[in-house]
Amino acid sequence: MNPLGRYAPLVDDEEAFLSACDRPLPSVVRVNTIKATAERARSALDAEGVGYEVTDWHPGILKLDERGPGTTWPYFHGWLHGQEEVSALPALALDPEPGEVVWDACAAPGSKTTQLADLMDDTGILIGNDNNLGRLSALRHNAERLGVSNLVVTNQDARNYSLKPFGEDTDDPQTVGAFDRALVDAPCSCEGTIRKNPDALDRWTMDHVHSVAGIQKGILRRAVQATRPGGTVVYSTCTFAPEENEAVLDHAIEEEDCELVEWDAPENFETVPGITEWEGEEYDPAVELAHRVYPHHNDTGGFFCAKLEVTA
Ligand SMILES: C[S@@+](CC[C@H](N)C(=O)[O-])C[C@H]1O[C@@H](n2cnc3c(N)ncnc32)[C@H](O)[C@@H]1O
Repeated sequence: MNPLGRYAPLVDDEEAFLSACDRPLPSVVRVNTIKATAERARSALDAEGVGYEVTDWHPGILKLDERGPGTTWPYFHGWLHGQEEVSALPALALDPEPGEVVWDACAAPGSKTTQLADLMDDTGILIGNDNNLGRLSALRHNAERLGVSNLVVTNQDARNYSLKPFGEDTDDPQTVGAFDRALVDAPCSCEGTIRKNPDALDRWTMDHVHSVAGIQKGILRRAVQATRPGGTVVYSTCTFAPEENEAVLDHAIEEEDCELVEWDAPENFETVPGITEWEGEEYDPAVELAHRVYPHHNDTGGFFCAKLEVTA
């Protein structure tokens, strides 16, 4: 079943929304400033004769004229990383500082992890975790190509993430060094990836939405618990389903010591606020601070991103 029709009441222009979902996604790269400046990477693309357009919201995010950057030498040397434009938002929202301890709970294949390393100037400690060992090898490969050296890779279920591998005697984050920031780029029903994977919705069911929402709640809960008071947690998905977005945030702010905080989306990048009502359910008004991204607004995939502060 194709679920996109469910979201007609949420979007400003249903026809534009559905037609954008039907178009292939532009090929986009992020400049990896661990290895090159945006200017140097652009000159290298110029020298290779690869056409591109700099996005009007970020000088290091480029839309290529051709599909797939993998055959260019600036890519081979780790100056560029192929990353969907909208997928750059969560790391910008998390905004890690150099020297901090940052947990990426669902990290593979590492687009956002490597972007976090870049924002941290490749300093501090970045823990990239994923429960899928196969996908972790892609993360390691990307980190190596991009020259990331502040990364520790772990393979655990993020819902019960244990700090014992770090030599701690206890898993209580209040008695061990807690994370300064955590990113939960959660597994989801992937509705917003339809432009990249036309089969993404072939096996969509409401049962799957509900079951993945349970996993999302468990991972977000652990991220809040394992982050120090005053620290930041970002929650993101690539789906439109409110059951996996606002409902998960509503549950977290009700059950855990955290609150949603304002985060301004980049200038020239259009988002709309989270919704407070869906199919008879009402959510805490604070979920309006979250950002929904629809494909027809910025010619991207669909996305959801929210920033929380840990309060105790
Ligand atoms: C949206 S993808 C992450 C994409 C990644 N952040 C990136 O930017 O490249 C979600 C990831 O969550 C992982 N995952 C699913 N359930 C998990 C769990 N319980 N604990 C940890 N990781 C999980 C999946 O293996 C998948 O790699």
